[in-house]
Amino acid sequence: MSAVFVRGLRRQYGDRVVIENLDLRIGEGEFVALLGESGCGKTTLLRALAGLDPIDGGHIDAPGKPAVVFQEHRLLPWTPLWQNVALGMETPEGRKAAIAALREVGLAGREEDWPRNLSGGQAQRVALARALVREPKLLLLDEPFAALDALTRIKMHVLIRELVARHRPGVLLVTHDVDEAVAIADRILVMREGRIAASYQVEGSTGLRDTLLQELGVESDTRAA
Ligand SMILES: Nc1ncnc2c1ncn2[C@@H]1O[C@H](COP(=O)(O)OP(=O)(O)OP(=O)(O)O)[C@@H](O)[C@H]1O
Repeated sequence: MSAVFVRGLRRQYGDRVVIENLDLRIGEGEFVALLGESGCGKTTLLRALAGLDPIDGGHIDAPGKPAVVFQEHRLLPWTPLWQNVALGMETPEGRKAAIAALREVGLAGREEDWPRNLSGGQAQRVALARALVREPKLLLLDEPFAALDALTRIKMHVLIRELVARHRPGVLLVTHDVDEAVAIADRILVMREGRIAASYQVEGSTGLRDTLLQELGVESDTRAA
């Protein structure tokens, strides 16, 4: 079954066409990363898939309501952690599910704590718990780790892989980080001029990092060692 199936998607701002005739399918439990130069339409695509913006043509079939995690955690500061996670389902069952989700992201026993007491990485863990507690079929991640330090980012990569393996949503991760994409995705898409220009399976690919950097217009001498 598909977590999302997109056909002929079109999205424009006024006269400016940002996405045109875009096709995309993400399978259940499949982790897909989306790379592309700044301004190519990645966030526009993610917002359309999330149902946050209208579309101007084509079809998006996604079972259930997608969950989104953004670069900023977007937690409510005046609300304890469990309520941030359970938002909109603040019943005894909702509280139980929120506490279990907080445990899953490594924040057991912190349910009554406040967002202000969290590090950036912990706040993103809560944002992940809030997304997953709804058991979405499609999880949309808009650079959720970009503002974290390198070590925390690696820990979050391990965590998100575990969570996706357990809950099996289809995932679309928008990122600028080629190494992040190679480290955590099953498949990497490159977006250009409003379409998916290339698709690479990560497993078994050699030299993929170089290929992707080339796709993104980065000369090889700017590569990190
Ligand atoms: N609300 C808007 N109104 C008009 N134009 C917009 C709007 N949002 C985005 N755009 C334009 O659409 C294009 C795609 O923007 P988008 O944010 O999707 O790119 P992106 O690939 O996510 O970029 P980045 O990697 O820098 O975040 C850009 O040229 C941008 O200026």
